[in-house]
Amino acid sequence: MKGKKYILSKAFSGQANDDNFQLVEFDLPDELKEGEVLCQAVYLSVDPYMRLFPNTEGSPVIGEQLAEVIKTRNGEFPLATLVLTKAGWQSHFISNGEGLNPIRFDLGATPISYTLGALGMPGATAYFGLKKCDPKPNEIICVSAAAGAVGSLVGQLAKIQGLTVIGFVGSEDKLNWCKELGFDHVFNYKSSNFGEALSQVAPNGVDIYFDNVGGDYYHTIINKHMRKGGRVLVCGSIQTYQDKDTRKYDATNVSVLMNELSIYGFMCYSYYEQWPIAFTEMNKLIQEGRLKVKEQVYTGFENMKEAFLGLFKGDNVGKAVVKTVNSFTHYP
Ligand SMILES: NC(=O)C1=CN([C@@H]2O[C@H](COP(=O)(O)OP(=O)(O)OC[C@H]3O[C@@H](n4cnc5c(N)ncnc54)[C@H](OP(=O)(O)O)[C@@H]3O)[C@@H](O)[C@H]2O)C=CC1
Ligand SMILES: CCCCCC(=O)/C=C/[C@H]1[C@H](O)CC(=O)[C@@H]1CCCCCCC(=O)O
Repeated sequence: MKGKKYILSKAFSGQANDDNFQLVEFDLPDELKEGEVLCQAVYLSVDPYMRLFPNTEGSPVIGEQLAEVIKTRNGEFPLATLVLTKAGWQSHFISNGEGLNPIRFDLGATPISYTLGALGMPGATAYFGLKKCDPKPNEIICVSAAAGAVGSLVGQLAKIQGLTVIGFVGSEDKLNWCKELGFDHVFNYKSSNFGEALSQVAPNGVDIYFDNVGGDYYHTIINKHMRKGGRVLVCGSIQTYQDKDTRKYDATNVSVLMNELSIYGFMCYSYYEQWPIAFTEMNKLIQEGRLKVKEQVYTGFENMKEAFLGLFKGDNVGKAVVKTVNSFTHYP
């Protein structure tokens, strides 16, 4: 039996493209050793951080996936167990069980793919990132990449908590969706000036800026649009991930994030133990129809590249995931 995986055939420099990736086949052994399991990817996540790490020619592409145990010699992982794991962009892999995480909350009837999105890493980012901003009813929050995996949840959770939400997005479709989600003001930054738009709807500034984009937004909003006592969460900096040379000042944003400096640098894995609490709460909201989730589902392992590159072109509405064709069992 053969598995497939992607390696970085060329280190990223500037805009990522097809040439950065190579799809290679590898042999899987016929027999497992005692304690081993063979897993097959069911859904794989593509996320912006993959543009940054590890970026060494020849290295495997990293990432999280939801995989099914399809062969086992490990009593802890019976056949058909679903596990979340950072196995990277591979269709199959052998594991001794280390790093295989079962779903840690009751998913109920919610689609399993949400464990990579709203009820996975991006969901935890929205939930704990917002919490870190200490939001209070009637405050104003501004969120960039507002129709994305993280941003769409931040806006909705903030609305549920009684805040006024301003979102920035890159298309009219995304704008309309965010309005459907109940955001108070949404602007397409490609057809309007985000600074002017903010001045119009929040002339006295905003209390919270949940920054998913960095770059111009970060500097302009901090310098011109924050209220006294305001909080800025440096969650991401996607506008700068593809820069060939690190911009003189935007390196600051990345340093704030990675070192969790207190303008608040934020890393969702710092809250890992508490994720199940958040997911139980958010899943209830999903099942009650109060938290809406969209996914951009790409089908087939060969579409990993397209799904990933789409993040930087704004192709995705909501969370981008790749569903692999699974010949053993069929998940919704
Ligand atoms: N700190 C942490 O622990 C975590 C941080 N993050 C960060 O959060 C951010 C959002 O991630 P995620 O929700 O997964 O991704 P999204 O689902 O939001 O997808 C990325 C979106 O970013 C927008 N975008 C892409 N390029 C640019 C650009 N040059 N300028 C402005 N917007 C751009 C596009 O939306 P549009 O069409 O609206 O422009 C695109 O759809 C990222 O920066 C990511 O690195 C994510 C997870 C954890
Ligand atoms: C300067 C980088 C900013 C990236 C922001 C972001 O998207 C962070 C995402 C993290 C999320 O918590 C899940 C992760 O694993 C992301 C961080 C990855 C850190 C380095 C991984 C290095 C490696 O495994 O080789």
